[in-house]
This record gives sequence, C-alpha cells and structure tokens, in this order.
Amino acid sequence: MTDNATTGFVRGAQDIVRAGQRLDARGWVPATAGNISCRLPDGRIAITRSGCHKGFLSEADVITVDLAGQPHQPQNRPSAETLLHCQVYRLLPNVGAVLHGHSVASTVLSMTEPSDAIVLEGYEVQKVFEGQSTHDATVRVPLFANDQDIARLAREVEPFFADMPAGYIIRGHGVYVWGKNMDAALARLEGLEFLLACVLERRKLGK
Ligand SMILES: CSCCC(=O)C(=O)COP(=O)(O)O
Ligand SMILES: [Zn+2]
Repeated sequence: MTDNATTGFVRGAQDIVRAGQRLDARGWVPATAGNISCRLPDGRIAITRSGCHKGFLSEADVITVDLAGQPHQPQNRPSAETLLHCQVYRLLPNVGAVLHGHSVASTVLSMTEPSDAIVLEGYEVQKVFEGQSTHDATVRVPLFANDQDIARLAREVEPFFADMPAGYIIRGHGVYVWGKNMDAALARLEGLEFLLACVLERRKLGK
C-alpha cells in the first residue's frame, strides 16, 4: 500500500471508530447491531467487520472491500450487510459515509406502521435532510420487509434511491442513512432518530 492509501485508511478507520462510539452512546447499536462504512480517497470502502460491538471498535475492526462488497483480503469477514452499503456508494457517487443502526424507535415504528413509509411532516428538523428547506413539506422514509438474503433486499431497495432524502428503514431491523462524509451522515442519522422518536411519542399520546 502507498503512504497515501495508508493515511486514507487510518483516517477513515478513525472516523468509523468515532461514529461507533457516538451511535453506542445514543443507544442505537445494541449488542453487536449496526454497521458503519466510509469511502476512502482511493475508492476503496472501509467497513466494520461482522460481529463487532460498535461502541468498542478499534482500527483493527475496520477492513476494506471493493464496490461489489468483496474484501481486499479474503480472510477478512466484512459486515453481513456490506452489500447495502456498497449499493449506496455505487448509486450515489457523492456519498462518503453510510450508517446503519437499530434504534428502538425505528424498530417499533417499522413493525407497527401498516403503510409502506413513515411520513414526516411539520418538523423543523426535517431540514437536516438533503434538499429540504422547510418544515412545510412531506418527507417519506420508505419501509422494506426484512430479509436475511441481503442481495435480495438490496434489489428491493434499489428502485427507490431516486427519492430517499432521509434514508430508509428495514422493518423490525433498523435504519440506513448516508451523507457526503461521516459528520454529514451522523447529522442525518441524529435528525432522523429525533424525528422517529417524535413520531413514536405522538403515537403513544394518540396524536
Ligand atoms: C446482532 S444484530 C444482527 C445483525 C445485524 O443486523 C447488524 O446490523 C450487525 O451485523 P454485522 O455483520 O455488521 O455485525
Ligand atoms: Zn442490522
């Protein structure tokens, strides 16, 4: 590896470790749930190994894969959901980081919502999402059935990428959110989780 590639990997791994600590602090990645990735300057994707606790990551828990999800070192086992991350990087060339969490709000809402989306309306925080400039708009967060076949799940999600400003939710499982870099992805996730918590609270109040 060149010095530039090594530096790029170390910075990306640091971003991933920091993001894992943040998601863990918010209670969005219980046990070994969730996965985190970023696009490195040389085009490789850095992603968490499968089965790690995201609050206690070290650089050694981060590996690289290509855009098809294949690890550069075959002995490495990337996240079981690597194909969902790589799909975002393939379809959205400006995306630099992808986050997946398993919050209570995303899990409960997605298991109880009968329609095919959580609809956000009237919230100032909606402006955290790409292209949103007012509370006076509707943001749909699509819901997809969970599937242990991640390639098949990716095929289900793919047609919806043109209109997913806030990411998407897999029912009974969790959220996928992305951004131009790790800080932007973290801000989007924080915004989405805040809004999902609001929806859940209002439903508990019957409003
Ligand atoms: C313990 S949660 C089940 C797996 C999962 O949904 C997840 O997000 C973590 O999988 P990974 O292979 O990335 O550790
Ligand atoms: Zn998951």
